[in-house]
Amino acid sequence: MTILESIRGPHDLKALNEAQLDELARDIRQFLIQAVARTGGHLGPNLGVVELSIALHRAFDSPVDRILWDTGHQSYVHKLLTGRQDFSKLRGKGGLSGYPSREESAHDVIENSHASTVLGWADGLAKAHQVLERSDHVVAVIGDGALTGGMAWEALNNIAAAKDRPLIIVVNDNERSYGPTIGGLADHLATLRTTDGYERFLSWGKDVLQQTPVIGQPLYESLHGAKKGFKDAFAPQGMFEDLGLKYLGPIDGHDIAAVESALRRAKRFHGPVLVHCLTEKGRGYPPALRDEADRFHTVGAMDPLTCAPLAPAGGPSWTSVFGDEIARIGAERPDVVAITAAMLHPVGLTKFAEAFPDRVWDVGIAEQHAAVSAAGLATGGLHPVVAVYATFLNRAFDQLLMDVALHRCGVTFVLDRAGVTGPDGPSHNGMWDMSLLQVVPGLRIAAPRDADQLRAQLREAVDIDDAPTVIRFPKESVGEPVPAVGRIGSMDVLHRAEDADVLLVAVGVLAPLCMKAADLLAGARIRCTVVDPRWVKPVDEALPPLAGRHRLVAVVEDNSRAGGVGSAVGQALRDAGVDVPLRTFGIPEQFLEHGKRAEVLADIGLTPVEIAGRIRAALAAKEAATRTEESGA
Ligand SMILES: Cc1ncc(C[n+]2csc(CCOP(=O)(O)OP(=O)(O)O)c2C)c(N)n1
Ligand SMILES: CC(=O)[C@@H](O)[C@H](O)COP(=O)(O)O
Ligand SMILES: [Mg+2]
Repeated sequence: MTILESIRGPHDLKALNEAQLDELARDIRQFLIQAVARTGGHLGPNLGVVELSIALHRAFDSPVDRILWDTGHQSYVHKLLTGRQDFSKLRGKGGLSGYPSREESAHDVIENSHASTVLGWADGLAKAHQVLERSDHVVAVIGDGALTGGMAWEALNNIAAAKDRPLIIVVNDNERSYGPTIGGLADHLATLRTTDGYERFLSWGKDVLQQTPVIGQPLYESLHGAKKGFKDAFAPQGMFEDLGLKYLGPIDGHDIAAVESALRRAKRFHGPVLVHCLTEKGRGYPPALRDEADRFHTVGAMDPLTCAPLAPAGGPSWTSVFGDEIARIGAERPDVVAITAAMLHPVGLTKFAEAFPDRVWDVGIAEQHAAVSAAGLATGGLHPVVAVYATFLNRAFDQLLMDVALHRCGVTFVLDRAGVTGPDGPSHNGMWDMSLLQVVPGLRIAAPRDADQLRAQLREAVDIDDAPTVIRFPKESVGEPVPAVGRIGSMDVLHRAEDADVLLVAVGVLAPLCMKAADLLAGARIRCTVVDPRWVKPVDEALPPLAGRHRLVAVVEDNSRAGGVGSAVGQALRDAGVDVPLRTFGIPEQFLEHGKRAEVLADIGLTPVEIAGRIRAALAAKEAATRTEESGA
């Protein structure tokens, strides 16, 4: 049995000696590389927090002490140390979540994988402990990337003001989000890192001198005083100390004893204290350390030796189609610029950035700033393209509404990972954009059904300079082209039928699924017209009269049913006085458990069989109601 296998919970860590702890760290690294290579997941970030996680669980008593993780993608080691070592179905249906999960363990608190929230949670918890006179510790672990998010600073402003409220902030500083962390904060952390010598010297001095009888302690104290004086005299007074936080660091985040010692010092401090730990993303795995793009931030299932993907690539991704087209547009349109929120490569801006380095900005994990600065860029005469994952746009809704749309700024938001993503769990599905954005005056939303449509709609979007435009597409390979057989209004007709019974409105990537449903219905002698609206907001004026020529309208979307395109179509039918039964198919109003995209879509009934079955049932119910009405007449 390895030492890792002997760990049933954090209590088992307390008795381990230094050599055993080092062996445990080796076990964990080996485990992570093998396990995450099998399933895919956040390998780089977790390799960077092995010693940090061990030290945290030795210095504190979770779950009585609350250890909180920002974003939570780096909580695998925490899981291993808190009784969860079956990673065989990590991020898979029925397996461990890739993020903290209250259902899995009392040691887990924050399930939300959106960055920069941990300090807010910690502020709230610390206040609760103070009001309830609880002395349990609150420890918030935040990455240098997550520290670039505005919410982190809102919380810090509150935390720093409460000098008497204990709260321990651990900055996991590996100098990277995906790529190197940008901005003045990153520069400041780098400055603090240069004081690294003090801590090494100090921790050496402390260990050696405190073991020296008689003269050791006083000498240590004077050294400590000297270090403080030297630091004050020569090193920049850290911004954190300027804010009023006690600053401990920088600490070697891979030295368990040093981190533990700093945490134990922090515990004794009756106020907010920040422990600055220096770590290395991907530590201990050379292929990750060699990866300059993102240090294996997220990997798919792969051979741990060769890093070759285990699953064959399924063809070009939506992201790559966008990336190629925006680079072409950039060559034609010098006014087109781009913004990323710390995800340049994941959102497909690599080529654009290589070609036009002065026309792309990484704003950090700061989607709100991305939206507002885009309003500024548009007002300055450019056309910004803001590329984010759909779910992360949620936090920039007000900026989109009140800065971009209110001022009629021509900004294009490109939402990758729209719809059900799957393995990344409930907070990563891009399932709310087409609901939230319905209420934004003037804003237009496009949902392309294939690569050709993505390219076309992207070009249409960047040509609109007096309103925000949104283009959204999923996380998967782009499927086969879905040809149109005609056009009605601005909607593409994908399938026609004489005297059709059903108008099937296929939104974006679900068009092929709708075509299959139409085939199934044809087998039951139910004829369908299938249309792709292309631009789903505003609803095409030709849709209500077209609907009026059918016995039933069905809208199918990879978005929440609540307030989605289906709701907007219903509103348009009512506004036009068209009285035809409407059935909407989408994601139910719930948080979806992690699992493969196809599994989740099947679980929520977004399959051709389910859709066809429910349309048939709706038609039958309508006929029955009509017969009853007629017989009663
Ligand atoms: C609001 C938001 N935007 C973007 C992301 C995508 N994302 C996940 S982890 C990450 C980088 C986090 O960097 P850091 O906080 O330094 O943690 P590390 O991975 O370095 O441990 C990003 C941008 C997110 N989770 N939340
Ligand atoms: C934690 C986080 O938000 C990102 O790392 C996200 O998990 C990446 O998702 P993809 O793997 O779909 O790019
Ligand atoms: Mg980082």
